[in-house]
Amino acid sequence: MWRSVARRSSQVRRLLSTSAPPAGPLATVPAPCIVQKRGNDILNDPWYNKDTAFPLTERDRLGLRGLLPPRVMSFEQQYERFINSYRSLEKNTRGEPDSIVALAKWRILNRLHDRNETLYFRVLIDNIKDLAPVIYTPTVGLVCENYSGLFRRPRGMYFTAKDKGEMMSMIYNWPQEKVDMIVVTDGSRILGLGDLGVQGIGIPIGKLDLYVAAAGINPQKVLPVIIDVGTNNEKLLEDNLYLGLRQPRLEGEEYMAVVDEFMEAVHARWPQAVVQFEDFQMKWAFETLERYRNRFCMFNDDVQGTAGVALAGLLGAVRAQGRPLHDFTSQKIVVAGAGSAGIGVLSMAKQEMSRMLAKTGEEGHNQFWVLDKNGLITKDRKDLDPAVANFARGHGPNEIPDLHEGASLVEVVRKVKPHVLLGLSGVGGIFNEEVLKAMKESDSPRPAIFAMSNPTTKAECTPEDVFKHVGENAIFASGSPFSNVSLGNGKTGYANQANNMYLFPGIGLGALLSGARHISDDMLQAGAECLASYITDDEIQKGILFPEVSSIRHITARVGAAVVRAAVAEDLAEGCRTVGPKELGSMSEVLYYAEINFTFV
Ligand SMILES: NC(=O)C1=CN([C@@H]2O[C@H](COP(=O)(O)OP(=O)(O)OC[C@H]3O[C@@H](n4cnc5c(N)ncnc54)[C@H](O)[C@@H]3O)[C@@H](O)[C@H]2O)C=CC1
Ligand SMILES: CC(=O)C(=O)O
Ligand SMILES: [Mg+2]
Repeated sequence: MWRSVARRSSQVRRLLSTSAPPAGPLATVPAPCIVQKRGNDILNDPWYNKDTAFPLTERDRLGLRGLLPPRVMSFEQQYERFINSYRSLEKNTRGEPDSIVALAKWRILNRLHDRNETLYFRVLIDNIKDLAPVIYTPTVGLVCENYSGLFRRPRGMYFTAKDKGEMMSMIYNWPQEKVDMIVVTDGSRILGLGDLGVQGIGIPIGKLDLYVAAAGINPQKVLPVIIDVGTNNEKLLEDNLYLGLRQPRLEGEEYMAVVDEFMEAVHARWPQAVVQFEDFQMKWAFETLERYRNRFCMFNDDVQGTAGVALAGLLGAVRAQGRPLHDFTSQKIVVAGAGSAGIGVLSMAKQEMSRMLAKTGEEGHNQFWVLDKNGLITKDRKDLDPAVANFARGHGPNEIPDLHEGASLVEVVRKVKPHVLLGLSGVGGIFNEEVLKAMKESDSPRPAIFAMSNPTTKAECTPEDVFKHVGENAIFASGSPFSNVSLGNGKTGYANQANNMYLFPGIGLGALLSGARHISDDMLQAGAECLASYITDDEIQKGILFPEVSSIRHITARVGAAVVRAAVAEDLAEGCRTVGPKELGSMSEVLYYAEINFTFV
């Protein structure tokens, strides 16, 4: 079909295949595309630029003759050259402080991203285990903290409080006709690093890199967005180099009006696009989710993606004890952190327990103890957010053990003896020796400790501490990557990574492929259950709860397929491009894979 389009269009239109070469098990069919650019405009466009890999015929057709060194390199040679530079950098920076090495690695990758996206994504896909910590957590946190100083060229779109009334026209400034995936933040809670204002844009960029690498979304069809409504970070407000609005954050209706206008503008131009909300402070995370989830195809990754990943881990912890899944309903779970992520996890876990209990007609109990910065949350707490109030503990004879308002973490762990201790507090090290030693007395033969806060410095504990203080039978997972721990005698203590990156690319992909009108709880649950069932019993016995990051493309395709099936089952799927809802319903998983490859990459 592209041939007829090309024939009909003017002579300046040229055809140029810019697709990445096949990518392992999810090999791609190169999709030719039409570019109107010529000469330097192509070399300066990372979407189309192939640098020295342009063959002579393309150099002639695209007006590139004389603009490049004469030697034509193959894509493989370019790849090798880059990997060699990257390995040299690793060698040359050995012994330097971690942050210097991390930023140096990020810089070299970022320069490639800005120059040649085809090569960048090939490198990222092939080396995802090594590079995810550079483009994503933990390094992305460091990048956001230093964004104004590191800034060289823009990426994505910047909507601000000053753009009120202009967004509907601004959205048309984005040069691509079609956008499939948007990740948006307001920079108010970047990982566990707090309010970083406009500098938070690093998060949507990193998340969308994973969408391309894991879900095969076309890099030309992703859009990172920051909504800059100011910042309450004094240090940034006083920084002359700070690149965002130097004003306190908008609040209340003024804030909502900006986000509303952004969502309307996106929907007007790209009604099918999926919008992922990321790293909004709790009050806005919940408010925007409630406000938009039935109007737009959107989800909040911190609330919903994290919940699904944690649920998969919690179910894995039940299997590790050699118990049937139904025993999840009697697991005691202590959560440190009553924010958007913690409450998201608790809500999904509670929903799952209710579903299980409904099948057997049993009655459930409150299996959760949740703490915030003021300790255990009980019904005595004043001015509780309604979402949190659902999990407040009561007093009296039915409360075993009876704990007081504001009880400390160690007190709670000692008395409750939980099966699982889960951290989403954003405070590094709070699962200290005392707390971990108390977890040794857990009622579970395999006590599970999930230190899910990011980046690494904010992890509630390290795997070394867990295996030392809780014991070798403990199970550990963290939000940012840690290395496995050698336990001696050839035994390994597994450092699982419990990060929403195992789910969000599949949720977005499934929503996109199904053409779902919105993203329902059943679609999210299907994704979580798919992730939970990915791990074999043998792996679970070893303490492996989550797959290797290197298999993220495969996991994402499976999760995406599960999400599509759930959307079809709920009659939410409207189909995608040439595939109608009926066909989606009868497609096998294998065909879903083919669709992913052909349509998007
Ligand atoms: N691993 C993953 O996939 C994900 C990890 N996270 C991480 O979770 C953390 C929290 O994120 P949000 O819930 O969105 O933040 P938030 O700011 O909404 O909530 C933080 C909560 O922790 C509580 N807290 C603070 N100090 C505490 C202490 N000493 N003990 C117990 N609780 C304490 C606060 O009172 C608040 O309730 C961040 O570090 C973030 O990076 C968030 C989403 C996904
Ligand atoms: C992983 C993630 O989304 C977070 O830490 O906020
Ligand atoms: Mg997040």
